[in-house]
Amino acid sequence: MSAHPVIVAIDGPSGTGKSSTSKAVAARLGMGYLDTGAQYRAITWWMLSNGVDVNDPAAVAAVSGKPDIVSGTDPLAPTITVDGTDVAGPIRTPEVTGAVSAVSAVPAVRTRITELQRTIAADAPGGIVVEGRDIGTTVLPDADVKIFLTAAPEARAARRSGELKATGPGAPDLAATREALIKRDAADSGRKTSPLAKAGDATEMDTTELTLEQVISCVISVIEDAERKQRLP
Ligand SMILES: Nc1ncnc2c1ncn2[C@@H]1O[C@H](COP(=O)(O)OP(=O)(O)O)[C@@H](O)[C@H]1O
Ligand SMILES: Nc1ccn([C@H]2C[C@H](O)[C@@H](COP(=O)(O)OP(=O)(O)O)O2)c(=O)n1
Repeated sequence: MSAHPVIVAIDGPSGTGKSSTSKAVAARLGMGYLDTGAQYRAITWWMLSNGVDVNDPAAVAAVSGKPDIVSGTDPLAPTITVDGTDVAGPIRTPEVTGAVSAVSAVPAVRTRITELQRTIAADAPGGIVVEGRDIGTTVLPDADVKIFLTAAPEARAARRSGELKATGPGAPDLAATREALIKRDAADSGRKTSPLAKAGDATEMDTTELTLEQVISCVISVIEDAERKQRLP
């Protein structure tokens, strides 16, 4: 038994395997799971649905407190609602993906969502795996374990493209997916407030040549090592 519920922060750019790895690790270790990208997507969906100009930071900031965003943290069935509406599907549209970097760069949005994330992490009785862009650096700087996933842009684009193809005809091609992904990473890494960054004390894993199963095992080993160290007097 560890001294307190373990908190794991997993950060990295798009398509590095954060969601798949975090969900599997949390399920196997009996922990909660929080997809913070889904929360930024949810607030972005609400802005678009309510006709807010997402390229006007003052307009976004003025209404950032309005939507009620609720995340369910069961790794086997994660949920996300806005004002009681299930938005798990709508938050994955290209419109939301294209607007989410602008909305999530607004400091008032980040303050609000960060608060929500800290509350959820503090209330997780069996510990939690939280994945995003700034979890190890800003949201949970005292996390017990910090992982930073990376992968070559080609691998990341191919993974994302494979997912989009599964959505049916009309999905963007590999080149377009690669370009959109690189543009979003640049925006997320370049913003002033809490950019995508590796925490100084995070373990970096390049997943380019690894299978998902290898990444999951690697992360579980890092967590078990940390738990062992916590138990030592
Ligand atoms: N190591 C890996 N090797 C091959 N495919 C992977 C690997 N990790 C994740 N994937 C696949 O890549 C896609 C994107 O992964 P995801 O976990 O959503 O990444 P992220 O959350 O970092 O954007 C998914 O279809 C997932 O199954
Ligand atoms: N902790 C976080 C998580 C996501 N974001 C923003 C930046 C990302 O481009 C979007 C969407 O994140 P998400 O994890 O869903 O992105 P993927 O498409 O899975 O790569 O949200 C953030 O600013 N901070």
